[in-house]
Amino acid sequence: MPELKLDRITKQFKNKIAVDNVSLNLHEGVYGFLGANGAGKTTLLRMICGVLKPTFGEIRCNGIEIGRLDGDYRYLLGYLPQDFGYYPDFTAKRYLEYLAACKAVPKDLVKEKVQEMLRLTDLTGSQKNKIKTFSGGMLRRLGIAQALLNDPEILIMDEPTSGLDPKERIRFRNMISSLSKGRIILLSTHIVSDVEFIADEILIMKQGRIIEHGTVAEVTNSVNGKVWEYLAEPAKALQMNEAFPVSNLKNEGEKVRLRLVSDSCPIEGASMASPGLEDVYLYHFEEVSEHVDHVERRTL
Ligand SMILES: Nc1ncnc2c1ncn2[C@@H]1O[C@H](COP(=O)(O)OP(=O)(O)OP(=O)(O)O)[C@@H](O)[C@H]1O
Repeated sequence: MPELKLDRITKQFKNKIAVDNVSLNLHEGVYGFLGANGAGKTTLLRMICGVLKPTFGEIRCNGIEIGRLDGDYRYLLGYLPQDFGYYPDFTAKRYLEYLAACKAVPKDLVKEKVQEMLRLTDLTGSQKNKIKTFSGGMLRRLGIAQALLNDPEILIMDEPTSGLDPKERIRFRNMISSLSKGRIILLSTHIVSDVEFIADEILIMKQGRIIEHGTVAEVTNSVNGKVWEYLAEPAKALQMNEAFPVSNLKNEGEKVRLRLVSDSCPIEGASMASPGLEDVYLYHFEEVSEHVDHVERRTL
């Protein structure tokens, strides 16, 4: 069973600290890695994959620094980068066969493995088509297929669901759940529902740091008492939508039901609601202070 240990990982690009002193222990399970654009997710994932060297800190796989493992580490690893490279004139089948060879999949298993991956990603019917004819969703699925070719024990996927339609997203989630045994799976996304139901642990990254880490229940608990619902007249609902991070607006007859996050009761008559992961995300990435100051809030 693989184990990854990140020890004070830091990456600095000129004046920019993209990843700031991150320490983590990753073991078997699915990790949902959430953060807004620019939080540092891609930079951290690239370091975990050995594509980028940390400015400071060390990453160890089963106790050995990954740079020292070199090829052995790559055999353990499946990586779907945000933009993966492919040859547009290759067919999907040829591309996967080519990559299987690069990843040292045993020769007698290549055909079978490629067909298995095409089936898993619903690309069997398009396997003879050139990649340049693929839609965004098909390309993403091909990327997922290539990441899984070598049956990796460590699977790192950067925004794996971008470009997938809702049906493909569900299929992807089910696939990840079915693959989770005996592997470390790390999925970065800014779409909460991609990971809410399949992640064993959630990591939330902001400005290069991991600001929350725990099970969905633990992370969700951090906004307990900060999620509110209020049934408002339409004009008031508009005003509150401007003033607070609102996760949901729903018409109820003539009125509008709002769900929002706020450190204190946003308005007389608002009731506390039980939080979800979406509320945690909203709390961290659309902070109340960016919307309205305390004086304005009291006058609502
Ligand atoms: N090669 C680079 N040179 C300079 N700055 C960089 C480089 N790569 C990333 N950065 C900066 O580091 C910060 C983190 O970027 P990163 O791509 O890791 O974030 P992210 O959370 O993956 O966001 P996104 O989802 O938009 O990719 C950003 O401010 C980005 O501009």
